[in-house]
Amino acid sequence: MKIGLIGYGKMGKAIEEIVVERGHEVVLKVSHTPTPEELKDIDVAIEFSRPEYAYDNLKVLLESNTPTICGTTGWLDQQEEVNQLTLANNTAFLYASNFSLGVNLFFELNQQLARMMNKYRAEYNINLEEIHHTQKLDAPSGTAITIAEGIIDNTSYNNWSMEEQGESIIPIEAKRIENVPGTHIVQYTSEVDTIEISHTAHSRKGFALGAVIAAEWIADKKGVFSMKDVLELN
Ligand SMILES: NC(=O)c1ccc[n+]([C@@H]2O[C@H](COP(=O)([O-])OP(=O)(O)OC[C@H]3O[C@@H](n4cnc5c(N)ncnc54)[C@H](O)[C@@H]3O)[C@@H](O)[C@H]2O)c1
Ligand SMILES: O=C(O)C1=N[C@H](C(=O)O)CCC1
Repeated sequence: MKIGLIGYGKMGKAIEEIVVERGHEVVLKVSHTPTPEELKDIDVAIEFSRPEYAYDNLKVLLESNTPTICGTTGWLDQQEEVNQLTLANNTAFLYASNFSLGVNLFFELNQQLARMMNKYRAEYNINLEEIHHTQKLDAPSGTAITIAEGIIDNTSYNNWSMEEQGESIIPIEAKRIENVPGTHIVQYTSEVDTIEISHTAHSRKGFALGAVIAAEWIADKKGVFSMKDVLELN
């Protein structure tokens, strides 16, 4: 497959290694919004750039009918427009806040635990913590938002916040420490004990591998997809 890398930073470079390992070819790597001309030989584009550029990049990619994988976080207020662009241009699009197999399994575990804990809301206080490297631009992480949404979908919590407190709000704490690829912790604490689930990434390799597997999967598809479709977690 001919892959275009839109955004060639820490993730772009980690993805390039996996693309080559799996027998594909990187035919474009850019750190700017691509032109339609630059996209003409690409089978699938993988977009990992910066929150403020993601929408412009996705618009050009989808209007050029390029099947697109997007891992950039922090742009989801424009998600509905991007989904519509995908359908209007009869192409394919997949966004994931986290492409690693481990985190996608963790998302499922988080929802199961949330369903169990909902009966015991009076006994346990919830807390969600994410820790990332100091260059990360957005907070909370996209992964933490997906975890919070998974809890909201399965309990009587109805919002998350990094500042506000309240009965129905999931508090999220975002910490920044040098060189941490990504850690997420969900804690339920009562007067007498704590139940905790956590996921710790040891490197960016899991994110990169998941993104390339998603690119292989989407190449012949049309529509808007998620990692649940790729990993058959539905
Ligand atoms: N979904 C996941 O699994 C996952 C995993 C890791 C990181 N991320 C997200 O991916 C994004 C990138 O992360 P990173 O660690 O590679 O960041 P990074 O800062 O190392 O790389 C971003 C790159 O984008 C380039 N860039 C700047 N303007 C651009 C433009 N207009 N178009 C294209 N590229 C442009 C920058 O020059 C830089 O090289 C972040 O939003 C991060 O949160 C997602
Ligand atoms: O390094 C980052 O930036 C990461 N971003 C994603 C997020 O915001 O959840 C995934 C984890 C690493």
